[in-house]
Amino acid sequence: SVSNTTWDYIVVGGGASGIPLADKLSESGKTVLLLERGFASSYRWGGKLRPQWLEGSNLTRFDVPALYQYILENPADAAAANILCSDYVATASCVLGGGTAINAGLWWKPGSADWDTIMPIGWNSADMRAATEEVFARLPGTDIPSSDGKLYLQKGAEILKKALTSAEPPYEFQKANDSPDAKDGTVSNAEHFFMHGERGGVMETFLVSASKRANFKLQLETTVTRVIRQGKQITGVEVETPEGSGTINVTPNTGKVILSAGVFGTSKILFRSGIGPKDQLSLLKASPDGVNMVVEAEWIDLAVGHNLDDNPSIYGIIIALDVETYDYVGAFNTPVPEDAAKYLANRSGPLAQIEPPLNPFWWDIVTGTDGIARAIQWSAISGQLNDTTGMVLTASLGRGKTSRGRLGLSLDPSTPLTINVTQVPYFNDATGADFAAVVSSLENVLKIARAIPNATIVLPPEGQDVAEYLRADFPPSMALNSNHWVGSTKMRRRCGKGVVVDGETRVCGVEGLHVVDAGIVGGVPAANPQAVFVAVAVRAGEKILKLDGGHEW
Ligand SMILES: Cc1cc2nc3c(=O)[nH]c(=O)nc-3n(C[C@H](O)[C@H](O)[C@H](O)COP(=O)(O)OP(=O)(O)OC[C@H]3O[C@@H](n4cnc5c(N)ncnc54)[C@H](O)[C@@H]3O)c2cc1C
Repeated sequence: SVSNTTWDYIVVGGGASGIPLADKLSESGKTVLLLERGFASSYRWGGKLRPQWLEGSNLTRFDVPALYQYILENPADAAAANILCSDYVATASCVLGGGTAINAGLWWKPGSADWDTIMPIGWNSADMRAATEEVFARLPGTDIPSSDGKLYLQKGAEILKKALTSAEPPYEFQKANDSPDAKDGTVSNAEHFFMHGERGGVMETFLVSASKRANFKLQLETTVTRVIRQGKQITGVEVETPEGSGTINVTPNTGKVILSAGVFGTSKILFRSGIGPKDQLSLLKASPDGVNMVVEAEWIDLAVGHNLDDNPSIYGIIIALDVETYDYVGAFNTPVPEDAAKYLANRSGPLAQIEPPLNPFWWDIVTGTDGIARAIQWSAISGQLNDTTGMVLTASLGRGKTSRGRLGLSLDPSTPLTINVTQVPYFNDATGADFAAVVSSLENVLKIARAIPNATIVLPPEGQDVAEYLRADFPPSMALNSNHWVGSTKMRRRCGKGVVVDGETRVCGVEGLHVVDAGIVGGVPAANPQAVFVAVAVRAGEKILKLDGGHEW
């Protein structure tokens, strides 16, 4: 054992879900160990990675919103620095904070229809109200990230907002988090979880409160390889640390392990623990990693990896237009001196914002021939376009989409154990209504874009049918992914065919094992999803404590 202490709760993964969950569990006074495979990201937690110009400040590359884009533009660099998880085909962060350490910070309050569409009984809007309000009271977010109260580089956004609000029928301008249910024919500025001009998020709120409790411990650079069980009873986790490998145990009989390692990380741990579909477990058994697996008689056959969902993002409309440009990628190492000074002095200016100005956001609902209402989120970035300037308008199909995919192990035996997307969850629904919804919304927005004065439509090509254009230029593939993976550990009120966890987040057929992360959310919401995961984690924490008789909520 690498630790003689036993724990009431071991939470695996310090990301969007694991941090608020660990905080909630630790409120009870029970002992909570949060294990995170990565290193400290934010300066507050001991993070060190930063470009020269941040030396001497209390900031790392993760804390400055504008530096987010650099990671995406230089994925090889980010992987080499062990920021991105090297063992998934998808982009995900393997440092403290998980996705929240590196993402765009978009922070949308979920609407009732989100809960009622994508979550099972027991997790619908009425059930989720208190948790959602608690999360937004602690982490309200902002639509003006810069501390001086100004938005920067908004020329394109203003032109587009004007076009949308004067279209026929007009989109209504709203602050989206003031009316989370109104995501149909509405336009908003981006809402972020940023705080006081820095990244903020769950690391600056829930992790701070958890860390003040003596019964809570955060342990970094500790990878959980598998859960250990005697038959169906979980006894602890097997870990790898820089000092070596070993086990950490839960309190005998009553202690629990909760997997919050994200869609890819949790599935990998489950597979390695002999929990998953037989085809995947057999593949694993045949791989070099298989020597450590439990014997086949102890495998637990669950549909881990099925029901995978994510938004297909279509960078479908490109407009040449006179807008400002800003070199956010160059700003990583050599920011504009006045902007760096402004940011360092009082966290204001363009470096408090993310990447090319990302505004506005707007939503359409399209009801398909199958009678299902599908939400399409649009966003726009402005900046340099080859030899001119302009805007890229992106459509992202969300709540209501019915296409689903699957994740599984990489079939290539020569590579390390990699979690792959074996079927992408895009445009494979039987009726074709997912695709038709995007076509319809794109036709509508294209009409609006065409009416913008002094704008030239670069894409779609003049005269080409929109459906043909989308089919040819955006075929279903990983290139459409939005990094919003959900659904791979399907939750239903009761265990049964296709179900991985029950409505109390317990892994079916196992004692003392839960999953609480994006994997238990059944589909993508109308907007970027992370606030859903944080609220689900808070609610899950309450449910787990209640099961253990610790608290009545
Ligand atoms: C580039 C990018 C941009 C995004 N932008 C946005 C956005 O603006 N708004 C939004 O709503 N969503 C955004 N997302 C999505 C959002 O960040 C994720 O959906 C969310 O973080 C998922 O939450 P999670 O708790 O399931 O997993 P994660 O946040 O990924 O957390 C999982 C944690 O578990 C750790 N872990 C994994 N395996 C192990 C193991 N074996 N042992 C120990 N620890 C382990 C990981 O290191 C990680 O810290 C973005 C994602 C990416 C990648």
